[in-house]
Amino acid sequence: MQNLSQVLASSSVADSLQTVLIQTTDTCVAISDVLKQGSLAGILGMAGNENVQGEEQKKLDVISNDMLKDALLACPAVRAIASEEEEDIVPANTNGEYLIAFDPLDGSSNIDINAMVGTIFSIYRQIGDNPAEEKDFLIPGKEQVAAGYVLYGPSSMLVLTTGDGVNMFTLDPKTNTFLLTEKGVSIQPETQEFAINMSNQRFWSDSIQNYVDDLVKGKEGRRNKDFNMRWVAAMVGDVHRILCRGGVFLYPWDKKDPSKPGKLRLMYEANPMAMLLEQAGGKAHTHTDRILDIQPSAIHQRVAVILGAANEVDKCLSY
Ligand SMILES: O=P(O)(O)OC[C@H]1O[C@](O)(COP(=O)(O)O)[C@@H](O)[C@@H]1O
Ligand SMILES: [Mg+2]
Ligand SMILES: [Mg+2]
Repeated sequence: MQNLSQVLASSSVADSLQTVLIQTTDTCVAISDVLKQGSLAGILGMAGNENVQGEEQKKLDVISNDMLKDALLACPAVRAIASEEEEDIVPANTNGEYLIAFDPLDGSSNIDINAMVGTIFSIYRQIGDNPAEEKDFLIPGKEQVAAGYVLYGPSSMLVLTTGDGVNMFTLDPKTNTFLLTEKGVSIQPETQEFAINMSNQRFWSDSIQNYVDDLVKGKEGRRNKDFNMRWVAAMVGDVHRILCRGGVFLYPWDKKDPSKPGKLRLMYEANPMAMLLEQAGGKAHTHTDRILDIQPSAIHQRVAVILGAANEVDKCLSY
């Protein structure tokens, strides 16, 4: 079985991007080690601070952010980073070519129940001799040169695209290397499985209410087939399931806080997942736009997300 370095070395991925990918994923291996220790290392629970989005940080949000930040700032090919847990972008090396946006720990509410979490990353190429600024990151997702996530589950997995399909790697605990276990992942256009947080139902728009109503009615409604529902409460886990066996995932706009266009963040949740989904033959939209076409206006911008099996995303948008 080929490991990640061998797969990258035999691809057309630029050497400089390979070093960034290796640095990022090596750090994820270290994060997975920390996660494995759980309570034994005293790393569960709250950190006692809020992040820039006003969300309470868990200790592991802070630990994984610091690990990725330290590793990437030390990588000469990195120009700057942006993180869910950092208010502003953090410039690295003016000669670096890559901008990396990441969610260091996705699914924070799962940490203390020993359930699935992950790290999500999105990489852009940007050269110039000025110190990096926030506006450098405000590039539509279709310009990403690589995107992926590491899922920390019963086994740790890396799912990666460099714009030429999607590959899955499984972490070999004996050698601490990611081995290629699934090449050219593809998602079937039809599905009978959906993922949405049903507790928000009364806050959804009429169109999402009608769409989900029809899913729930199954064979007795106008869809003429039964649907199953799953909710991991970590986008990384829900997207992973869709890449493995299909499905559709929604975190739509809702009127709990109508000023927010959605819950999930464009730069380090929606964009990298949208690139993976499209590379696997699926679709990723807001209520109105293809996610990868959105011109970002801020690094912590939020968006509504409807992604997964192509025909099911189209069906949802038709409501
Ligand atoms: O609390 P809810 O509504 O189940 O939301 C779960 C969603 O929130 C998130 O956990 C947000 O990510 P963070 O944990 O990185 O803030 C998504 O991964 C997930 O899909
Ligand atoms: Mg997240
Ligand atoms: Mg997070």
